[in-house]
Amino acid sequence: MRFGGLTAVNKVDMTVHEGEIVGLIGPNGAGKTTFFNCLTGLYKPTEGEVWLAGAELPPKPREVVVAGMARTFQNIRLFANMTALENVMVGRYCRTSSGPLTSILRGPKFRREEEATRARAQELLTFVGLGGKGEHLARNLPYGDQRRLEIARALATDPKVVLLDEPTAGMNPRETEECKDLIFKIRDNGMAVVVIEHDMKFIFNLCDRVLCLVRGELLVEGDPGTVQSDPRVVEAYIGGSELDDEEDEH
Ligand SMILES: Nc1ncnc2c1ncn2[C@@H]1O[C@H](COP(=O)(O)OP(=O)(O)OP(=O)(O)O)[C@@H](O)[C@H]1O
Repeated sequence: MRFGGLTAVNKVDMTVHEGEIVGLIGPNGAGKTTFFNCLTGLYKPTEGEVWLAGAELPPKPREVVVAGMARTFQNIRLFANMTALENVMVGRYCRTSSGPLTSILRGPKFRREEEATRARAQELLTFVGLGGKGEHLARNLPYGDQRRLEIARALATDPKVVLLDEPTAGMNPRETEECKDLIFKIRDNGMAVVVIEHDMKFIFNLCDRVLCLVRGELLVEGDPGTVQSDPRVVEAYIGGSELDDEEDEH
């Protein structure tokens, strides 16, 4: 992905398998979010392809979601003045069939579908631990809850792959631990998960495989132990001290 003279992501090739949790790490500006934006059709990659379950995805966000790839954002993007439940229902609409006319007429088919959407959204709120907060306005939820709500909205699209951009940013240690358990639950439901994170302890305890990007290039890929101890990662990303601290905690 090039922006004028800047190559933000260069020849990064990643495969994610069903039921796998993959971490994407790298220093600020390494190209992690740009990579997500390429995968999800927010950016049209200058070169390269995105494939999901045997089909090439067009660089169009809605079609990517319908094909089965959903995401959350580094800077939370909820509908602030809608309730938590409504936010999740919005995610579900890519799977409902009511067109504009049915919605305006509000006939029996629309009402049945709307009820099913509401029930599924409530189920997903419970799944992420927000079962009792469906009627709260998104903007009034604590930060950690907003991040979980974004995950519920992504899950409402019935994805095969879920991309999480810094899911624990702004979370306290307890919320971070809960977030890890939630990601394991998502994986246990058969989805593949790709996670961008700066919290090394979190990522190395969570992922089956980790990719480290530096200046837009894939520096190292491997299991957490291999990546964690790779001197190039220590050098390029952590600068030594931070990773040593994390290792001390284990
Ligand atoms: N729309 C854009 N136009 C121009 N340059 C961009 C654009 N989006 C990203 N970049 C540049 O691409 C590079 C990679 O940025 P990106 O946000 O993907 O990094 P990141 O690894 O996600 O960083 P962070 O960890 O800080 O979120 C940066 O140099 C950034 O300034």
